[in-house]
Amino acid sequence: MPDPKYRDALIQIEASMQTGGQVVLDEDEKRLNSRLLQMKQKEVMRADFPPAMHFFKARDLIKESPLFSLLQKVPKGAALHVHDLAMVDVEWLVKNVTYRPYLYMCFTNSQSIRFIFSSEWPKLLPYCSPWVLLEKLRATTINSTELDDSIKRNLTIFTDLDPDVLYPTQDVIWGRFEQAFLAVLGLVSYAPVFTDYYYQGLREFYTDNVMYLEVRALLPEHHDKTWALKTYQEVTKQFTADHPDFFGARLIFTVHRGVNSTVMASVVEEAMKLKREFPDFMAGFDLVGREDQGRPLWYFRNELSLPSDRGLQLPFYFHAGETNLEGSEVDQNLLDALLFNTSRLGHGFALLRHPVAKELSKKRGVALEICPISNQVMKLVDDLRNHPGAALMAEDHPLVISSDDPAMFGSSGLSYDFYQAFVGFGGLRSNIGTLKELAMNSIR
Ligand SMILES: O=c1[nH]cnc2c1ncn2[C@@H]1O[C@H](CO)[C@@H](O)[C@H]1O
Repeated sequence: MPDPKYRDALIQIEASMQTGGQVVLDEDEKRLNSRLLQMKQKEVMRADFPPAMHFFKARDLIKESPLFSLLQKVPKGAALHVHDLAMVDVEWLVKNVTYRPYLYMCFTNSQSIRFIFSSEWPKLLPYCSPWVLLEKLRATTINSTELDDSIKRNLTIFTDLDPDVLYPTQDVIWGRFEQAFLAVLGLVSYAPVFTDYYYQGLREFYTDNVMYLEVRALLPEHHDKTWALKTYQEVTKQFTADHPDFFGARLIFTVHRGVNSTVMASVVEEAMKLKREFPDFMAGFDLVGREDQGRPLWYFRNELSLPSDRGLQLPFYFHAGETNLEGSEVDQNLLDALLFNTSRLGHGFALLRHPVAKELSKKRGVALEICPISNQVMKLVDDLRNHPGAALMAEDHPLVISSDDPAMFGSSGLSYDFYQAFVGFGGLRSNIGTLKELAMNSIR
């Protein structure tokens, strides 16, 4: 028989290596911990265990879970991976935006909708029906709840239908996802809405006990980008003044990775200029959109080298490894992001298959922004107990949990993702130390 003492020692060493293993707990935390672990034990035993199910089917189960209520109250540190157009519950958008005057709507060829605020009849879009003034449509619609519901369905990919039937492949779900973003864009890019929208976004995270945010923002063209950044900054200041215990927010300026190198060069120029104008408020730069369909980082190596060629500061926060196409060009993004000195890695879902990138990111303390619900909904993993985060957490790889696009996935703030990480890939052993370390990682 192996020596039980030796076995105990090994178990202890392993536990101390796992995320949270080295966190010191005070007496209150220890008491809370035993309650937390009892609750988790119960959750794990249930037949309809949420991390094993698609989030769309699991959401209401999670919502009713006592462990989830507790996680909502726990301070979760910072949300470091959140996209501008998916911060706010669509319910709010429908109630607070679509009833405003001067809002026009049209129906696209690809079964989506578009919006625009305009004082006069807007120009026709080639792929859309003629514009209708929403106020007028409402006046002639008998069932306004139905109209609101159908608008809502177009602003999110969350659904009550079977998600695997509605979205059978990654292509289908990414298609619907991008359509929903375009629908939201028309609602929020109108200046008066934009300020209210962003304030509400901060409120949703603040209410969920998140103290700081980094928002990846496209800064659409309707006004110039300096205006957009300034407005973001002012609203953040206002929110922090209204909620003094809120720490604040910064922006990561992003561009869609579908652009060509000429556009990329000018966007990087713009990013450098904005970084000079907003040295504190602007955190850095990133590329967004589906990695598998966009060009890899290496394709843009010349453009992305502009800042360092000129000796200018433009920190990168690259999405990388949000793919399961192992060995593809795009699969190289993880290593390339690190070679470009990325400050963090967005998703890093593919990291386990890249031992060198894994070693490098660990050594340099480059944290992964893990977004469990997003990875499940966008079909990178079915059962969240199998998320690569499980192995990375066990190895004490630097990581933070984030929610990516809560409004698109029907979640909100950070708590749903914390729940999935805590009971899903955290396994039975993850404890209050794990939560504490995750929160601390996010504010380091
Ligand atoms: O998980 C993601 N990976 C890559 N891009 C994303 C993800 N979520 C949202 N966006 C991108 O962000 C833009 C809005 O800011 C959307 O157009 C979408 O393409």
